[in-house]
Amino acid sequence: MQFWVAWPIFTEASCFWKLAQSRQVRLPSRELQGGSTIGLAELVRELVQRSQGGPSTSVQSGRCLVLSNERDADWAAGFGARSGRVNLAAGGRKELRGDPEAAAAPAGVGGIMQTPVSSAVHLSEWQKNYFAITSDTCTPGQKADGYRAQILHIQYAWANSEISQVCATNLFKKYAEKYSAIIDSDNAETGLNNYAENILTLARCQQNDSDKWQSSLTTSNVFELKSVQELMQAGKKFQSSLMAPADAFVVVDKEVSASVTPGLPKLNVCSSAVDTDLWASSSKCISQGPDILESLSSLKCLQSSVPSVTKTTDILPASSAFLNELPNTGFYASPLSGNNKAASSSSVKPPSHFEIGQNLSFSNHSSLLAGSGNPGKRKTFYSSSDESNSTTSSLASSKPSISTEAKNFVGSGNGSEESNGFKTAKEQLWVDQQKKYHNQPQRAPVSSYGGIKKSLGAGRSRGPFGKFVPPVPRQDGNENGGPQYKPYGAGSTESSFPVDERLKNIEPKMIELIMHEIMDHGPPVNWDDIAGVDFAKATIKEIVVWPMLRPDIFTGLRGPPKGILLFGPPGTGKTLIGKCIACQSGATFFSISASSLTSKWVGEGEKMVRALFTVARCQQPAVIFIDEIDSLLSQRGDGEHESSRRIKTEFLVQLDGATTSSEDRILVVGATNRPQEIDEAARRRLVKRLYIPLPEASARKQIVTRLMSKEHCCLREEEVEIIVKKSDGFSGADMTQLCREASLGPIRSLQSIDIATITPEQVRPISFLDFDSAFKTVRPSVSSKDLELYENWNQTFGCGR
Ligand SMILES: Nc1ncnc2c1ncn2[C@@H]1O[C@H](COP(=O)(O)OP(=O)(O)OP(=O)(O)O)[C@@H](O)[C@H]1O
Repeated sequence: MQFWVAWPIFTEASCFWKLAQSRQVRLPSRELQGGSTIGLAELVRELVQRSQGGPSTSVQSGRCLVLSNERDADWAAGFGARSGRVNLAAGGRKELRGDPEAAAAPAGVGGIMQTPVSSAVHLSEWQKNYFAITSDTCTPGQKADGYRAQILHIQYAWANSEISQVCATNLFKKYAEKYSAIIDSDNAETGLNNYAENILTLARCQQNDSDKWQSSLTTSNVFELKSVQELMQAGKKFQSSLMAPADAFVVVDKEVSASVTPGLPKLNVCSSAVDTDLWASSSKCISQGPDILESLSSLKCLQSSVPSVTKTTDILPASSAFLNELPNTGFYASPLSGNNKAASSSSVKPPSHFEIGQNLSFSNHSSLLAGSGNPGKRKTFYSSSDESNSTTSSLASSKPSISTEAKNFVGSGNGSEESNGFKTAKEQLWVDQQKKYHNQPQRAPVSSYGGIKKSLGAGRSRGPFGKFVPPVPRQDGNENGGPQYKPYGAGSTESSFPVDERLKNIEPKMIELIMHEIMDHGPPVNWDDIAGVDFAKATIKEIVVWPMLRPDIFTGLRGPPKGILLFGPPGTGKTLIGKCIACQSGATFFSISASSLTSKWVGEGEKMVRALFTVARCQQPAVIFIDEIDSLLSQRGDGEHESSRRIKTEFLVQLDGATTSSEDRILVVGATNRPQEIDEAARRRLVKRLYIPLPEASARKQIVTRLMSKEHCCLREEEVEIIVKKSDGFSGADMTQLCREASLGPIRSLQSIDIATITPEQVRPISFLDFDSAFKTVRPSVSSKDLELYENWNQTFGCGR
């Protein structure tokens, strides 16, 4: 009899952390980051090997850990794992999967036990893994996502000779049949119509595979489709039925509230319905309320003929009737919302008294129109945006019952400072784009060792009541005295900016996250900040930086690669180099750790990848730095989890898209300490693979000299030489740590009583003795065995000399 334990995905890492701690097993932090099954297996191995009296046997299977003793299973269950018994005698994993309890407990995304797929897997097994419709209760959005993911799976498997062409064709056929109900359906609730844009995006990506290939569907002619016309007609009718006299008015300032007509139903505002992307997001609401898609699309038809004041005011009361059934998910202000840029979660409160996030009704209409795919139509709308602005003014003045404050807010755009300062991510993106294209700002080269490294979700945070901090400083001054930018909303022209069409299908929360957490706003890095690695620096300048700066000269064969790989021991400056490339080429720097994609965004990782590349395309030139890229692009194996595989596939598709689209100026810089784990297909795409070795003596000297030049220090030249000699085998990060440690020497020599009273000038300078004692505690972090591995890999796949 054996026992299994299973962790829900999101607690996996923390459970293991606790397990490790309770057993006093020290695990490399790297492995704890990994949420993938591979990471899990390694952890288990570590636990088994290092713990005393710990699990005596373990078999890793999907997300189940099979233990051979009940005590361990109970013990693990104490940490939140689900546990049970399983008889492995009669067929191992099969038996485990057959166990109903086991199958239910370790459910991954979609509630299905994830099983690994080997490369030699049989077709039926393949289908079982990839072609089961996971749930009848899937929303159209989930089905659409599944549809896309599965197309990618087939392509990927085919491209990697996992399956034959015949097999791939059969699968495509089979899959199309299976999903025909939702693919062909005109029903807005069950069909994929709302996701046409996503499919088109995919189609555009695939277009890169053959320049001649062209989809007959475009964002423009999709409106000419009969089914779409019918939808819009139906929506028109629906809209006319909504044209009831206003029976409520809305308070547009957060602070101000006003009464509404008694009897107004409780109003919940669905974020998606009023967000910028009508076609992509409205289905979230559709599943729960009347056909908003129709009603909203009808607004598009009406926009040119009906004065917008009528539309906006009329929509509210009518909408409230059906919106009350929608989930209260908050509300995002539209980027097209005029001068008063604000977004807030708004929930509706009692019938007689409710608030809506600033500028609610006046923005959503505009945003819907912006979502249409027809550029001509959109142009008409943009040109009328001033009218739309004046509409809001006239609305304010034509409603005697609206409060003065509210009128001011609506009409003049002089809302409270907080309101003015607020920008949604899309707005911010637009501002950034404007800055980039009109001003072409270059980051001033500022010397800095070790800018702040950001990782997804781990960047700055603000509590639930924290004040919103815009991703870039505002022009009207910032606390840090950072760069000065134009304040958003100051110019009248900005009120009608077009949101980049490519962002239409990206979830706002993802854009927000990318802007806040992944887009790097840290201090710039100069080439001189990176000690040593001269060959890598020269190569990068030649093949990446110059071409990015002068795309007109570096054309054709001279064009820059779209992906490079920096590999080598930890702490040798790979991240610094990535950042430096971005700074020196005037590119936007996106920095993400691959492990956060696989662990933090389980189930959404591939969307995140797509969103990241889309935002990067809007922010060109851009450098996407992916740390620990091995965990994203690791070789496929039995332990690979389905979600990791999907993320990897999406990444490769995106990378291919970037590669074949000559206009795109996006560089993917992957960094890894485990180059040997990178998948062949991925390795091929990262054409320049540069070894970033441990710093040589001259580089180590440079690091010490540079760091010490900023401190009160009395090192003589020959002492520096000794330090350099003694630090053979140290990485750049080790050297930095050594200097830090030495800099504490003078403080340690103080009596604790002095600390309170002593002035900075009285602290003695850092001396050689401090370094001497620092050497006792700081040791090289890279083993010679590891170095050998890097050297070998460099010989085989590296692009160095
Ligand atoms: N060549 C170098 N020159 C100057 N400083 C360096 C160099 N290499 C490393 N450092 C120092 O070490 C810190 C860590 O470097 P960085 O994060 O770039 O290393 P990395 O190779 O990306 O590490 P990892 O593989 O662990 O992500 C830097 O912030 C810097 O202080």
